[in-house]
Amino acid sequence: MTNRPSTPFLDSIAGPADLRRMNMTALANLADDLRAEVISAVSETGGHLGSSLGVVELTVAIHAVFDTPRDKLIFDVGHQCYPHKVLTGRRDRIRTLRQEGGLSGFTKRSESEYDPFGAAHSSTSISAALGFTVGRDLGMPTGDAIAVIGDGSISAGMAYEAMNNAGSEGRRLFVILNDNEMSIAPPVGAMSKYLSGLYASPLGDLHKMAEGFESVLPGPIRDHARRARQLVTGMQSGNTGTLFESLGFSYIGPIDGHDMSQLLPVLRAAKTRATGPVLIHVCTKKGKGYAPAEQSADKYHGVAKFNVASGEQAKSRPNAPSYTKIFGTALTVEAQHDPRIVAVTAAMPNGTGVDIMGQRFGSRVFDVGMAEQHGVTFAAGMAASGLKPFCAIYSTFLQRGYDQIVHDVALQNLPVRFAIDRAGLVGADGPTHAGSFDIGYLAALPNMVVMAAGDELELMHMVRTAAAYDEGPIAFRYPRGEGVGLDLPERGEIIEIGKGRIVQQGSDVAILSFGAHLDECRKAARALETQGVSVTIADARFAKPLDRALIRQLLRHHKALVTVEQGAQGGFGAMVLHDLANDGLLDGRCQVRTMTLPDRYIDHAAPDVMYAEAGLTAVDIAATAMQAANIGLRKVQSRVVDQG
Ligand SMILES: Cc1ncc(C[n+]2csc(CCOP(=O)(O)OP(=O)(O)O)c2C)c(N)n1
Ligand SMILES: CC(=O)[C@@H](O)[C@H](O)COP(=O)(O)O
Ligand SMILES: [Mg+2]
Repeated sequence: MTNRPSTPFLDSIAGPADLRRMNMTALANLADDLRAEVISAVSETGGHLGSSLGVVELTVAIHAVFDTPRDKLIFDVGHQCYPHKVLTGRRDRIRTLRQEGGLSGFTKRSESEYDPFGAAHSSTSISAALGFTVGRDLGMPTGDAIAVIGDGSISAGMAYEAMNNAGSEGRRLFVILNDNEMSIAPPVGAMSKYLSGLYASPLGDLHKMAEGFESVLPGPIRDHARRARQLVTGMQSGNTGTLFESLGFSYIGPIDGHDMSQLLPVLRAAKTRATGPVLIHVCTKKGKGYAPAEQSADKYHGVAKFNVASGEQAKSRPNAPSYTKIFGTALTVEAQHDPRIVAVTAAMPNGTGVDIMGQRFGSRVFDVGMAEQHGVTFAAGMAASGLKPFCAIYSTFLQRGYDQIVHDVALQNLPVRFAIDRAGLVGADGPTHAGSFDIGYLAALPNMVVMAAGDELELMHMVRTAAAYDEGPIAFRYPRGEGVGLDLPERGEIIEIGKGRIVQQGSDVAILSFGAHLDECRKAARALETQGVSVTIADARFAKPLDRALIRQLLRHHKALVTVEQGAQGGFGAMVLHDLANDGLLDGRCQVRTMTLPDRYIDHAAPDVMYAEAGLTAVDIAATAMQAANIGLRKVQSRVVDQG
C-alpha cells in the first residue's frame, strides 16, 4: 500500500451533513485533505484525475450549502466525481475505482443515494436536473437540482436544448458551469472563446453579477460586484448581458472556483434568492493542486497508476501499436494520396488518432467539439461537396449521432467514412462506454457498408478500402487497445466489398468471426484441434453486404457454423440468420449458433474479464462449436487454459 496522506479534516467528517456545520476555514482545510486523498487514491487506480482535482473546492462548497442527497447534485460526464464519492460515504472504496467489483469511474444511481443520475456521456446533466425540478414542483420528494457541467460539455447541442427549455420553464434550477478552459484537448469552438471573453476583461474576478444577488453578498464582494456589473452593463450598452441571460437564466460570475470565500457566499446567495434558473460561472484549473497534472498538456485528464512524488505514470508495455495509432497512420498515408480526404473528430483528436493526420495536414482535420450529431452531418455536407470525410468517433459516442447517420448520410447515400474506434468492450470505463451496438444500428441501414477489422493488418486494408469507396457510406470498427503484433506494410490493400476470407480450412466445425475476436477464435480452434476436431476459421470482414457465397460454403461443408462478434444481439449473427432463413437454409443439417454480447450490461473490469463475463472466451467458443456439432465435450477447457 502506498503511503497515505494525513487528512485530519477529512477523517473528522462522516458525510455531507457535517460540512454544513463547518466554517469557511475548516471547509478550505477539508478541501486540501480531499485533494490529497484523491491524488493518493488515483495514483493507485488510475482514472480521470485532472477533472476531479479541478472541482475539489466546488464539490465541498456545494455539499456545504445544499442539502444533498435531498437536493440533487448531478455531475455532467461524471468523470470529475471522485471528490464527491469520497465525501459521500465511499472513501473506504475509492481505491477500488474502475476495477472489477469496484466503484464506477462515473456517477451511478445504484452506487449511492448521492448519485441521483448516472453519467459518462456528456451534456445530459441540465436535462436531467430540469427533470428533477419538475418532479419537485409536482410534489415528488426531492429538493433543489444542481447540474455541474464543464466548458467542453456545455458546447454540445443537448446542453442548449436543455437551457432553452429551462429558460422557458422558468423553474428554480442551478447550473454550475465549471470552466477550466479544457476539454480532453484544449477546447474548440465559438462558445469557448465566448466564455473566455466573459472573464478576460480587466474588471477583476467578479465583473459580472446578476442584479439582485449583490444585496445578499457579504460586503467586499457585494460592492466589488455591484461596481463591476455597472461598469460592464454600461460598456455593453444595449446588451442585456450574457448569452445565458438571453436564454432566461440569471447569470452569476465568473467566480474563482478554488476560493471558498467566493464559492460559499455566491452559492448561499443563489440558494437564498433564486426563483428561476441560475447559471453560476465558476473558473477552475484542471489538475489543480498537483504540479505534474497542472504542467501536463492534457492536465492528466485520464491517467494510469502513477508515482505521487514524481507524477510518472506506470507505462503499459504493449507488444504492438494500438489500433488507434494504426488507423491514424493509415489515414495519413491515404490523405497523402488524395487531397479530398478530410477527418472529423468530436473533441477527441488524440483518442481517435486523427491528430496523427493533423500533424501533416492540419487544415484537413476538423475538431467540432463535443458535438457528434453536428460532426456527422458536417461530414455529410463535406461528402456532398465532393470531399472524402473520415468521421472518427468512438462506437459509444457515435450513438449520439445516429439519426444524423440515418437521415443525413445513409438516406442520401453520401460517401461518409465512419472510423469506429473502441468497438466492443472497453474495460475500466465500463458499460457506458462499451461499443456494443454499432453493428446492429449500422447494418440495419440501407446503403451502409459495415466492416470490422480482424486484426491490425485488416484495419489498414479497411482504411484504404474506405478511402477508395465512393458509392455510399461505409463504416469500419476496431477495438480499444493493441493488435496482435503483425508486421505491417507501408499501406494496406483494397479489399473487395462484401468478400470475406478463409483463415484456415477444416471440415468439422466452422467459426465465422466478424472483427477483432478473430484471435480468440484461433485459440478456440487450437483447443478443438487437440481434441481431434477439424476447424475452419473464416473472417467475415463484412456484416453488410454479407459474403453469402462464403456463408453457404461453410454451411454446406460443416456440422456446425458458429458466428462470433464483439457486439450485442441483433448484429452480425442476426444478419447471417436473416440471410440463411430467408433462403430456407436453416434446415438443421448444419447447426448454426450466434455468439454475441449478452442481453445485459457488463460492469467495468479488465477487457478479458469482461469478455469472460460475457461468455465470449475461447473456451466458450469451443464449447459452443462442440455442442452445436453434437461432438462430445472432451477436455476442451483444460487445453485452452493450458495454451493461455
Ligand atoms: C457525448 C460524449 N462525447 C465525448 C465524450 C468524451 N469526453 C469525456 S470528458 C470530455 C471532455 C469534457 O470536457 P469538460 O466538460 O470541459 O470537462 P473537464 O474534463 O474539463 O472537467 C470528453 C470529450 C463523452 N464523455 N461524451
Ligand atoms: C470520460 C470520457 O468519456 C473519456 O475520457 C473516455 O474515458 C476516454 O476513453 P479512452 O480512454 O478509451 O480514450
Ligand atoms: Mg473543461
